[in-house]
Amino acid sequence: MQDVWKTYPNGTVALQGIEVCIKSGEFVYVVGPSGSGKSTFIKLMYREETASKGQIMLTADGETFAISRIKEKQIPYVRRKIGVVFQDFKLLPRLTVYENVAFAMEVIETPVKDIKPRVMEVLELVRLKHKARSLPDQLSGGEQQRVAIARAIVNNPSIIIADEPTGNLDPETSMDIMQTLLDINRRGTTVVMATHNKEIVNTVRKRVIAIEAGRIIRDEQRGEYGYED
Ligand SMILES: Nc1ncnc2c1ncn2[C@@H]1O[C@H](COP(=O)(O)OP(=O)(O)OP(=O)(O)O)[C@@H](O)[C@H]1O
Repeated sequence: MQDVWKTYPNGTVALQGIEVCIKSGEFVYVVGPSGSGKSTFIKLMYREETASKGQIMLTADGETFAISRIKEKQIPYVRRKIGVVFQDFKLLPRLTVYENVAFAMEVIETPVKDIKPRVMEVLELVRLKHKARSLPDQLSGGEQQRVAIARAIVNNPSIIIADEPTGNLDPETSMDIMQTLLDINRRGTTVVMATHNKEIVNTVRKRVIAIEAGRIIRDEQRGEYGYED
């Protein structure tokens, strides 16, 4: 991101001159007080929101995209390079675990024969092969989040963006989700995770980018959470 600003239509200035470079294969936490701009930062990365000013570049699979400039019709193509995980999982309630993950491959028109082996592979990676036929409401919160992670990685994205992925989970389950994200990162996927989870940030030391009032106030390799909440 180069000099990235975001002003929402109601005039709220959520980001002010963000300059940051995240390298391929990194694991990065984005921390900061409520309302400081973390979600906005994340949303700009996957073009849920558009920057008001500045440049956001994403390089994935040898192609570089100007995220802030691409046309609407190119957005689905770029989003394939990006897996997104949310605090509230966002699973489709009437579809099974298998179907939730397969759906992400169907929408990008993956050949039918390739779907089943890949879905089973990612369900194995998140340790949920045995729950393939379950519906989301038959799973624990941690299991639901692991399905969401499976769905986010099934199309082999270059980057996983997670907005408070442990926000609805107890401490032990949160650590388990963190381990799953670390596994994915070890396999080469870049991970950017906005979080309020002090315990995780201070235990599993990684790069920490701290945002306050829309500006990066700290960017440390092996950083600390740095807040009391
Ligand atoms: N759609 C929107 N329209 C107007 N203002 C918004 C919108 N979304 C966020 N904001 C404002 O932008 C600022 C940054 O919000 P953002 O959601 O990025 O913060 P955050 O750091 O993710 O907060 P939290 O930790 O509470 O999730 C806040 O002042 C917020 O009220």
